[in-house]
Amino acid sequence: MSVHVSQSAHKIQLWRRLGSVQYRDSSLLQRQHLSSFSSKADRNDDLVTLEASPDTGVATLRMHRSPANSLSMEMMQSISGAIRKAESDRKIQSLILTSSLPSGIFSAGLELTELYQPDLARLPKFWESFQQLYLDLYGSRLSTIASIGGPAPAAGCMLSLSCDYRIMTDNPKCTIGLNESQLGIVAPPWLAQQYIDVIGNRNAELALLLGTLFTPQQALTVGLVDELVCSGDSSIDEMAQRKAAEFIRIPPKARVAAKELTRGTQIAKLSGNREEDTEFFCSFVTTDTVQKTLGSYLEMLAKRKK
Ligand SMILES: CCCCCCCCCC/C=C/CC(=O)SCCNC(=O)CCNC(=O)[C@H](O)C(C)(C)COP(=O)(O)OP(=O)(O)OC[C@H]1O[C@@H](n2cnc3c(N)ncnc32)[C@H](O)[C@@H]1OP(=O)(O)O
Repeated sequence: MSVHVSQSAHKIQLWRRLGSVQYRDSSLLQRQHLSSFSSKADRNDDLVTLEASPDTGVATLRMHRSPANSLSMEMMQSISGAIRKAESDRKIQSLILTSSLPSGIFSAGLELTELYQPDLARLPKFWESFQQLYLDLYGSRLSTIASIGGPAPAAGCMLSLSCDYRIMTDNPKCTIGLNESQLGIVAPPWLAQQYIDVIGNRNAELALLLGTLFTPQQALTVGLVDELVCSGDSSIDEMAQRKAAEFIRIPPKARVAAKELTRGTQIAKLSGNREEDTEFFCSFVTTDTVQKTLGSYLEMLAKRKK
């Protein structure tokens, strides 16, 4: 245990050195004019909707944090809360995770304004909410199906990786993957491990290095999604319902035990390492180097839109 801790301390030092100077306050960084990236806290009450159907045993969790379902702290807490609510209803055995945004975007990943020039008091709580969301979704007793009707980069991909089954719209404009390296950051180890588990070591290695965003066809080929639905076909919801019914036919105890077999170790690993993981994240993301790269990435997103 002590060896493990000292190795991690070494890793933190390494990240700090890579970032050259540790970020202390926003004046250390050149403030850039990014007016569309200014929001931080949002209201908890209208970010997701949970629709439970005791007759079918299926609940549908719809995300609708405009414009892109990016994951602010409140958004992650809302999703976690909805998962727990569905789990507390013993009649519910399956959960479909989907977006109800008109754009179809599944989730744009972590809310970038939480990472760029962050509120230092909020940052650890933000990361803990991300860890908690992973633990709640990946470790859920429910069978979980991601119905992905639009782009799912980075933590948006994590949401789908944490489900048991992934159905995606076959539209080449909708891409999915862990693109963190393109932002000058890396996925945390528990997220990288999910990727490795789902698409295999070599595919994950290349994709993590390059920050690959896969088209739906490519995602199907590497096993990142399980099924595709023709673009514009409204049957993605029906397919998700059908899949949910298929999972429900398996006796719940056996289904939950089978899930525990493949996920238990990773869940226990993060559960026992949350503080250290948070400390590492906070010291990494606040380095000057990472902050500058994030600032440029945000500018690129804003310019691309114009
Ligand atoms: C031991 C521990 C070690 C820890 C070490 C780890 C350290 C760091 C880990 C950090 C992990 C990060 C994971 C992440 O999730 S980072 C976020 C990555 N997300 C992205 O790169 C996605 C960026 N967005 C897009 O590519 C596109 O927006 C889209 C999702 C493909 C949609 O494209 P589309 O053309 O339809 O729409 P727009 O681009 O016009 O976007 C619509 C509006 O949404 C805003 N937006 C988009 N993404 C985000 C985001 N992630 N955060 C905040 N806002 C976002 C965009 O600006 C538009 O806003 P506007 O309409 O107001 O202009």
